[in-house]
Amino acid sequence: MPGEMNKPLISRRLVDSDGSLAEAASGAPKVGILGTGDFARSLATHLVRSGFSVVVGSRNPKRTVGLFPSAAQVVFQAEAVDSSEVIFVAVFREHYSSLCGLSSQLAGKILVDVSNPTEQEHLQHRESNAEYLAALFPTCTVVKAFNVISAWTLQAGPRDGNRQVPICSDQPEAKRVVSELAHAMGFMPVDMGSLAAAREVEARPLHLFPSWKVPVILALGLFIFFYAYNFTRDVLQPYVQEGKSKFYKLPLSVVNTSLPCVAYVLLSLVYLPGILAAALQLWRGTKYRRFPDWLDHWLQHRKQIGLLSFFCAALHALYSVCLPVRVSYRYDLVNLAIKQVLTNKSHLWVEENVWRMEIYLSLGVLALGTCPLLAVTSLPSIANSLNWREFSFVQSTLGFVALVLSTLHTLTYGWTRAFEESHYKFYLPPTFTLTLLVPCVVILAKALFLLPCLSRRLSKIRRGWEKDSAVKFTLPMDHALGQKTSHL
Ligand SMILES: Cc1cc2nc3c(=O)[nH]c(=O)nc-3n(C[C@H](O)[C@H](O)[C@H](O)COP(=O)(O)OP(=O)(O)OC[C@H]3O[C@@H](n4cnc5c(N)ncnc54)[C@H](O)[C@@H]3O)c2cc1C
Ligand SMILES: NC(=O)C1=CN([C@@H]2O[C@H](COP(=O)(O)OP(=O)(O)OC[C@H]3O[C@@H](n4cnc5c(N)ncnc54)[C@H](OP(=O)(O)O)[C@@H]3O)[C@@H](O)[C@H]2O)C=CC1
Ligand code: HEM
Ligand SMILES: [Cu+2]
Ligand SMILES: [Fe+3]
Repeated sequence: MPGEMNKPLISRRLVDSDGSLAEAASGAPKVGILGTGDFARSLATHLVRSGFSVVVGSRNPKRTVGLFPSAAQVVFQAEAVDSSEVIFVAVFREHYSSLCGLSSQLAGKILVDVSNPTEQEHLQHRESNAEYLAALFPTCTVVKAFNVISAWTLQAGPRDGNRQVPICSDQPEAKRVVSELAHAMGFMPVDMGSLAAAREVEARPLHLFPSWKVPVILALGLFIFFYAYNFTRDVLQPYVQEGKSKFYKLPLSVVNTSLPCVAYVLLSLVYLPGILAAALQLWRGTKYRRFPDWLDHWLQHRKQIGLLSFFCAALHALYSVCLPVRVSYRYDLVNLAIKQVLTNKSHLWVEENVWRMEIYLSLGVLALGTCPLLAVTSLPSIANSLNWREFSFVQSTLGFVALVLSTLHTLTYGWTRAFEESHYKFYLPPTFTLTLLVPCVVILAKALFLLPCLSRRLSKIRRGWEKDSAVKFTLPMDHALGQKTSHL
């Protein structure tokens, strides 16, 4: 076997040093594919487009030859494996054993395992599909690659988000060849190490937004809480105590007094961990100790929490502009007018209320208008075009401005209601009062950290100063001074 490994696996370099395709002259490197399914077809198309000559091995070439680009040869499996050094195994794991008849012809070749197990298979099998393939073909070199690329992406060609191709193999030379192939096809190979990493590479496509699970559960939990709270206050209490049916409020009005609360609390939960992290760094006098796991995890989920907050706030704004469109709103308006006339009251105009509403709506619009700036800089292509300071300015400073504007919006909306008994229903305070707690803690803490004594210490710590690295001198008794520390 070692002799086999001495000769270059593919006689020509596939790409030049700048990653461009080495001229695909007539001697274009030949790549083999076993299988003629969706993945094989897209792969063959893309390989041909990238300048490779492709030979596809099928159990029934006649039936499938029409599905492939004319430049690709579709032949029986045995013939296909004979003429290529690198062979993509584009069949499912359960059909690997059917290829054992080709073992002698496959000896010394590179087999690229592109397979993805289903969730159930992944749990059922101890070893990865790639390791299983390597066990079936010990005289071959198996490389795990391209499994995270869907047949569609292969067909359409790599775009920004999904250009990365995790690659692992026990044989560095084989890994290099497949990495060059990936490069030549316009993908970004990511070396994941030995074949033992194949299990993790195969688990990737099984993830379903892993970093969104906790934030979504948090947002749903908050919505359920606020919806139940508002239902109790706005629908149940009038029904139980005044016999009034306000169930029509359930689909829109109760939603529109719950969603903003979720948006607002989530927004404050984006900036609370930064506060806790800063407080911890101040308390410890160093930044060189890990945060507790829960805080670490929370810091890593700020993006998702922030985007969910923006989503809820945008819905809230949409719902709010729908309020005056509702029939119930118009009935109330007309009934109010009739009541005014019947009671011979002059025109209704409470200056304070007018101002209050103008201001809180305007603040809401400003608060919401700031969020898209943060959301846009969340996009990797935009974030990559900003330097760290710009990113931090938008995310940290503008984000905080959005939080302050939302607080002012909520306070002017709530106005004096928190102090008026009539707004307490079933002894429950108005909903907006519940939402103010966390944001006010964040805003006060941020203001506190702006105090020179704290901000200077915090920036020293963040530049690497440590309290405990101070060398402690105990001065001789005749010096009246207490223990002094000086810092290295
Ligand atoms: C719509 C929306 C989208 C969002 N998108 C993203 C996103 O794409 N990515 C993302 O990360 N967050 C995102 N967020 C969350 C949030 O905006 C950021 O995490 C933001 O950086 C948090 O700012 P902060 O001031 O709380 O904390 P930080 O910015 O973490 O820290 C506060 C300040 O302390 C300093 N600092 C903090 N830690 C250290 C340290 N260890 N060493 C030295 N200096 C330090 C920084 O200079 C910073 O100015 C988003 C939020 C929203 C609402
Ligand atoms: N579809 C996708 O988007 C992606 C697929 N993959 C992986 O690519 C592999 C192929 O997927 P896909 O193309 O969708 O599957 P298909 O079922 O479309 O194709 C599989 C191919 O395997 C061959 N085959 C089928 N049955 C047998 C059998 N009993 N014995 C031997 N060979 C058989 C057939 O080729 P023939 O009859 O010509 O011999 C068939 O075309 C899988 O491992 C999948 O996990 C990875 C990433 C994305
Ligand atoms: C275009 C933007 C916005 C508009 C037009 C708007 C409008 C409104 C309206 C009309 C109300 C009263 C709801 C009702 O009584 O049914 C309200 C309440 C509220 N809004 Fe907004 N808002 C906007 C943005 C925001 C943002 C960005 C936040 C926070 C992230 C927010 C948080 C709140 C809160 C917490 C309440 C109080 C809900 C309650 O206690 O019942 N709003 N807003
Ligand atoms: Cu498995
Ligand atoms: Fe997580």
